[in-house]
Amino acid sequence: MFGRSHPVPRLVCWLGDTGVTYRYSGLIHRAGGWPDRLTPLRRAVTALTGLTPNGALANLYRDGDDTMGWHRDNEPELGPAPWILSYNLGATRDFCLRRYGEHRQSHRLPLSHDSLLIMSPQVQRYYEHALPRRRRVRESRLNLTFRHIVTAAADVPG
Ligand SMILES: O=C(O)CCC(=O)C(=O)O
Ligand SMILES: [Fe+2]
Repeated sequence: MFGRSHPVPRLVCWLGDTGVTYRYSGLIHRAGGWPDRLTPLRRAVTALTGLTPNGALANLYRDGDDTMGWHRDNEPELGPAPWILSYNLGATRDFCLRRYGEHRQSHRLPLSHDSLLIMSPQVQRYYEHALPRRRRVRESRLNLTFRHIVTAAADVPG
């Protein structure tokens, strides 16, 4: 699938400083500036973490049937040691982790409304994460994963 676009089982939008690009699902997305209404949240995230991400992937899970599969956030654009700051609104959903290379899930974190999950670079290095289907969940959930893009998309091979 690499290099081709394919649908994802949720709604996705890339936000960030104007011109910051990010590749996901085989397409390059270019941010057009942050929405003003995110300013208080971005300030709070920076105050809490000392980090100033230049982009965020917004994932809307319309209900428990919307999911994200096992992956690591370790694209070259994120640099060798990415911090990922994951903010949650709406329905509580289970965020699952497993050691990279293993099948057995090792951790399950129910991420609730107005929570922030801070993932250190070691999380991407040693673990995969996923958001599995939860048929009983009827409400939607919005997740914003703030990231820092360190390279231009044009520099990224593939
Ligand atoms: O929705 C979540 O909590 C996970 C999002 C995620 O893993 C990502 O955007 O890379
Ligand atoms: Fe992720």
